[in-house]
Amino acid sequence: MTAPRTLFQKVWDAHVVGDGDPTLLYIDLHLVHEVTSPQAFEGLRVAGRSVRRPERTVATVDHNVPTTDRALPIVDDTARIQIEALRRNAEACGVRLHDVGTPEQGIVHVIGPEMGYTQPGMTVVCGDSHTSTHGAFGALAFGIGTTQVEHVLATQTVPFARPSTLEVRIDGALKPGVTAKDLVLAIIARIGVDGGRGHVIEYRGEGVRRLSMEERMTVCNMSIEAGARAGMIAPDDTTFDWLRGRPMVPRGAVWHDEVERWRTLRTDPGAEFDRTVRIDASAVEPMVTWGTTPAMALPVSARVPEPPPEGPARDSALRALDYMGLVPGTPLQHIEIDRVFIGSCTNGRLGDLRAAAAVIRSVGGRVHPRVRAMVVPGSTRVKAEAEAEGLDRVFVEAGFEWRESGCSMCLGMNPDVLLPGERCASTSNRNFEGRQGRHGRTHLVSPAMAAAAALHGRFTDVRGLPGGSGVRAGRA
Ligand SMILES: CC(C)[C@H](C(=O)O)[C@@H](O)C(=O)O
Ligand code: SF4
Repeated sequence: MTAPRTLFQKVWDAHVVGDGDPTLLYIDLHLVHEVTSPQAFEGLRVAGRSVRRPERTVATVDHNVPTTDRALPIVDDTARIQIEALRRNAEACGVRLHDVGTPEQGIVHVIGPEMGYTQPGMTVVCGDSHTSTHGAFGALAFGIGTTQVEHVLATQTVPFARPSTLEVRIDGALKPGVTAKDLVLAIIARIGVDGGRGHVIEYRGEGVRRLSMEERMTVCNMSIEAGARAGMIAPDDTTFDWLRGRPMVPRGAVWHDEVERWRTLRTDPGAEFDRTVRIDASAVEPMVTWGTTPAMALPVSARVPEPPPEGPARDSALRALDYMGLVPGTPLQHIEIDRVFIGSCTNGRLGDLRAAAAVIRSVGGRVHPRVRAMVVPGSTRVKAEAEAEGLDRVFVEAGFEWRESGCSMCLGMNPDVLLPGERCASTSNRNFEGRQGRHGRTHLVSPAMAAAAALHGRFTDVRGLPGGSGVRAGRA
């Protein structure tokens, strides 16, 4: 009998090419975007090499594409140069590019799954930290640097130091009005931004089985914000139902064979993790970050915390409070906001937009007069699907801007940025200083919480809103 293995171990074992240190892993899917690929393609060209498996390589433009007026030339030089370089490189190397103007364009971590490129048991890499998103399908998916991007382009393999394993066991179910975003913020608040360092997290337990695919992607997406190399969830019927019929997924008899194989991708009873953390999902509340890391997060019912009495944690809390312009003891629900951003690879999927629209429908009214709010679908397909069910109308009639898909204000590498001092309720995943624009202040929240904040002009507990407790954000 073979020894019991974790999900991670099974995917790892199936992809080891050589037994050196670090291990050389075969890569099934290489996703590429405009920011981290130009030097990699250039290196390839200089070395006179070609892309080893162009059919396993997929490119999109997302980080610095404008989200309005896409017919106009791109004004920013860096953005334009990077996008044009990717077009040339994809063309020259025979790599599929989902460009602006096509129905498949979108944020790399949104289109991978929705096109069915991402499948259980695969190794997936991208020159992007939030590649962890794809682990929601039981893939081993991790971000790599530009040098490694070149290595993968040339060889379809990557050297990878073997990580440790961390089991995050989620018991119980989320309460109404509490979402996967709140869950993952609560996990990061608990284990810290270094809590997963050197580890691949496997999310397990009843609380995970009940999550939709979109919710699972939100959780895996933010694994990296806990310092982990990747996050994984074993595939199950929820996964297979979501994947069935997507463009790149096999059909007919092959589909059935694949599903049988994918069902074996689960941690065997008795397999051991290096560490385990347990979370009670039923105790999680809607969360708001008050500081400048995703771990500086509290339930919306809480107050801005007092800094600890001493030590480095005191220094970082004081600095965060100063940057965020917040006074300890202030109820989070008294904090007034200027901007709202609903989108990103964390929360820019159809279920997220549905959850935000559900809040607007049930509360009624319009965006608060002080607030400028925008909704940026995670992909062009999400945009089309949302429009087909009238969500764009809900947003626009309530005074939200309805944009084209891209990373947008998640990172301020395109025209969508905060002005200095502006305070934003954002459904994205990072809140460090300047992330959304110089001196901008970011509070990470769920889509439902962002919509409620837009209407009220300040953070509001969605559980107290009319119909708010029925919001199950991220459900698609
Ligand atoms: C630009 C890219 C390298 C970066 C990442 O790796 O995550 C971006 O996607 C981000 O979210 O900060
Ligand atoms: S949406 Fe944000 S986090 Fe996701 S890939 Fe784009 S910039 Fe990175």
